[in-house]
Amino acid sequence: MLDATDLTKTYDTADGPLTVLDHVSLSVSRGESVALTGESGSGKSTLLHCLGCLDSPDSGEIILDGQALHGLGESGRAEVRRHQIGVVFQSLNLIPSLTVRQNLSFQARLAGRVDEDWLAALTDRLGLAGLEDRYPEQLSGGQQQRVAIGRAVAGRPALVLADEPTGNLDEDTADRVLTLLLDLVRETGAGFLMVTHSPRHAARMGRQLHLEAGRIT
Ligand SMILES: Nc1ncnc2c1ncn2[C@@H]1O[C@H](COP(=O)(O)OP(=O)(O)OP(=O)(O)O)[C@@H](O)[C@H]1O
Repeated sequence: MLDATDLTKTYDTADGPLTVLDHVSLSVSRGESVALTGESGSGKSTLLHCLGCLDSPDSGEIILDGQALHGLGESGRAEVRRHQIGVVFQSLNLIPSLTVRQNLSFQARLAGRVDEDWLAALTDRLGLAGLEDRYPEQLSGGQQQRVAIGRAVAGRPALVLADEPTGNLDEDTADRVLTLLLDLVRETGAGFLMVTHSPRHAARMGRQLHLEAGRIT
């Protein structure tokens, strides 16, 4: 479903060029959960951003559900992000002027897949029933995290990308949130790639990839 081949990415820095991705290849199937680990600065976020159409690799191919993403311009990438990809990042990027209900339905509308039953079930499963009309600033960090997860799967995307989605939570809450996230992506049949620093969380995924010196090991 997601096939990335030979991705390279080099940043220009004050100390000269820094190669962060050095011919990285990986695949994620529908319904599969994959952990991406690696030391701080090893390029995990860069890779996730390239796969999520938030950035472009310098070279290499990315095919998502048969569509080539690597040659797309900004508007083509935005289109793929809206319809095909759900993201949960540590900075949750909830829309502050929209309520919980509106944050979820907005994403489903963007994806062109509004399913009121699914959104209601999602709200319930996320433990957000009763909080639908609150704004993000009126929620706890854990509640906001669950809204962000709901938003990532609200439009039933083909691919869900998460960058340390439980990084800000205490261990018990993080475990519960990860269980929820794994259940929801499994139910939607999305492929799931998650950056994590936690070996325990990585072990709960179907497969683990490790990024080191710009390469997958
Ligand atoms: N826009 C940029 N310009 C220059 N260098 C960058 C840029 N973005 C990232 N880098 C550098 O590229 C390397 C990889 O960064 P990246 O954020 O992908 O790592 P990471 O594995 O996600 O790290 P962490 O676990 O700390 O979040 C780092 O050395 C970082 O400083």
